[in-house]
Amino acid sequence: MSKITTIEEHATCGGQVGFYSHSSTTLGLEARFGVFLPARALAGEKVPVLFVLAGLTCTQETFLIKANAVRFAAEHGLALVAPDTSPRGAGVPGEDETYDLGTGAGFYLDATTPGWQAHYRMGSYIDTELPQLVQEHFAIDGARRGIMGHSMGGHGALVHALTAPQAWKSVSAFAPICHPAIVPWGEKAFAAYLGPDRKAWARHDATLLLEAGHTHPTTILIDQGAADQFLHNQLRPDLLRVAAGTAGQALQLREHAGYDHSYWFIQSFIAEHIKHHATILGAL
Ligand SMILES: N[C@@H](CCC(=O)N[C@@H](CS)C(=O)NCC(=O)O)C(=O)O
Repeated sequence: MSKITTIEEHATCGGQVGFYSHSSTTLGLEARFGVFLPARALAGEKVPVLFVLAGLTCTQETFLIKANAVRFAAEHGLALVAPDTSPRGAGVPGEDETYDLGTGAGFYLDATTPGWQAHYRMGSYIDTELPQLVQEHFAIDGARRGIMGHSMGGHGALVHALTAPQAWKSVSAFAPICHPAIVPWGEKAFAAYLGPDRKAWARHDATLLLEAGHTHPTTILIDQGAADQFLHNQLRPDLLRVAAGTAGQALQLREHAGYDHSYWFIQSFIAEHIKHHATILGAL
């Protein structure tokens, strides 16, 4: 069994939240993650699990602390797993210079370019290593696994669910980067991590995946604030909506007047996301 180290654990909402570190073989570095376990899991019953991916500048703590998801996951008997948003301390030149590349900005993909490819492998980490690790150590039923995320994490959730719908049984997002290949955040990250050939970017872009015929068998739930400062230049859910329509992908895309990009927005609609996943994953 791979070893994990407990950083802290706290009783909460009848269950327990914990933060852990481990030596990641995929990332080649020490990595941290958070887990919420509902009461049933603490009693040994295997529960469905929702992976929650945070956005730029965040850590494994952000979503669990700020989204108010734990309370609703407890009610539904759902475990939450929160990875970090990038490897830490990879030593790649420039990785700590800007908030939208490198540390805190792993984009949940495997880099292929010299420099980045050795450690920036959050794609395989999310898909393979972390699910196996949490199943080994906690009462988690890996066959009932969903994924959601915010902003860069919303991009990650959509891409992982569309490329491996058999592994990720449910999917939702808050203010996701829907078409990274054509917006500044995505162009910068993809050029660095994947190189200049845009053909290699397509499998990391939810809108392009839908255009190429990838779909998810369930309804994709997306909430978007209409007052989000990144809506028009970075997120572009309008383009995802068109691609979903063409692909025949069921999509519930809700726009909310007055809400911005922050966790205050996420808190306002998180209950419905947790319920969405709990229903599909067969939780309480
Ligand atoms: N710092 C960036 C924005 C970064 C940002 O908004 N990050 C979002 C995710 S994309 C977030 O959740 N930040 C952490 C927080 O709100 O706690 C800027 O000034 O443009």
